[in-house]
Amino acid sequence: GSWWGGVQMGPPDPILGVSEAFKKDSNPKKMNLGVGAYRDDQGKPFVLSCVRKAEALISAKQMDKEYLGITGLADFNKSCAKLALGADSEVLKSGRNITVQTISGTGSLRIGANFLSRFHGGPRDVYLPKPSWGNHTPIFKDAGMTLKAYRYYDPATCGFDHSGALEDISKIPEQSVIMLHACAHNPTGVDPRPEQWKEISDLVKKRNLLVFFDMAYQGFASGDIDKDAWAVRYFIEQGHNIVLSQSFAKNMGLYGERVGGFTVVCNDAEEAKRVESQLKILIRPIYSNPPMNGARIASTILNTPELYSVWLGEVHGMANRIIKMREQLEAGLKKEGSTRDWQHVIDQIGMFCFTGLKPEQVERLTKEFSVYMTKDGRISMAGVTSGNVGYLAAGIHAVTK
Ligand SMILES: Cc1ncc(COP(=O)(O)O)c(CN[C@](O)(C(=O)O)[C@@H](O)C(=O)O)c1O
Repeated sequence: GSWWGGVQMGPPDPILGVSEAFKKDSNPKKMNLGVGAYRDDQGKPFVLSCVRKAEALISAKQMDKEYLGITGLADFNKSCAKLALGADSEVLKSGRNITVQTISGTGSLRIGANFLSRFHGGPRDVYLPKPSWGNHTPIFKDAGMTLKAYRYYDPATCGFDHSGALEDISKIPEQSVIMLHACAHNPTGVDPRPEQWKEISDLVKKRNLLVFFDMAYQGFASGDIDKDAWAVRYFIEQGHNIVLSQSFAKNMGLYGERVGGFTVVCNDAEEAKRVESQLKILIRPIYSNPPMNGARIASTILNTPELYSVWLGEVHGMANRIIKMREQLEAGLKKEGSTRDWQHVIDQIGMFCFTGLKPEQVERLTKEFSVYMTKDGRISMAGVTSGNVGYLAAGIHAVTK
């Protein structure tokens, strides 16, 4: 028989599979609110002008195509860490972080998961918020870690379950790993307020937990780079030696260029050197060294003052368009005569709105209105435009009245 007769047909990815179904739908009014990829108000993918300008600068240099080092483009790594930690970061000044270029955020999370699996001396349990980004689970599971959860989202309020989170975190065994979304929580769009972050930090310190921050949306949530990194910087100031994954997929629109970084905050520069040496040993047999193109684009933007300020304006603009769509969707639902409370559509932040729709309502919205979204009721607000927000409001009202 065949080598692979035993290979079963697996299910489509819960998020990426939505786009596949969307493409097959012939309804001209169809809407893809599945994958978290930004679209402009004409519903078109958006390449930032600072990216195009950086590409022109790079191609003019006629650089070679030699291998990067295992840890990637050094200038990118430095500016990636500086963007997250802040220019005046004590960690950067003392050189006690190690930051390596990764294959976007997913690659960063996976390198991080493999590093924890190999070197973390504590329990193998990684506590994810409930719910979390779907891909977190297989990333850590395939790296040999076990997944646990702490309460995070409150379906009753469509908001943050602060007391539930604190209660669960207070029971997490010491030295376990806790995953925190730095901003724009996926899939709920619900972020702790600063004073709630402070309580979480105190409790995490008391429980002596290892913090894994996932920051895939810096600047894309509020439109402000520093505001979106506030929790990461606060935890570090409070003495947490965190590990951090970053992605430039959304905030620079570098989705397919796969640009990301993985940072370990160590006790001192000597420890950072030891960690770096083991990260290189871990990465070398996986993909040896990362692709240069996307990292050169991101590094050029971050290190060329006029491109950096263009970028700040463009990421602010993307965040603003999403915020406007939230307001128009909530207003549209009111106009449709919905008597439900849709305040959470406005209160939530970042790429996603956790609508609160039940799976059967999601099913109807897809069948009757060709609106595609994930079964958990998450919609990517980036797929909403001033041209289709009214249609979306009518559809949501029809399935929720
Ligand atoms: C919290 C979080 N962390 C990491 C990533 C990884 O992103 P990348 O590897 O492209 O840098 C995503 C992207 N999640 C999605 O936006 C989403 O949830 O739709 C989408 O890109 C995905 O791959 O699922 C994310 O939402």
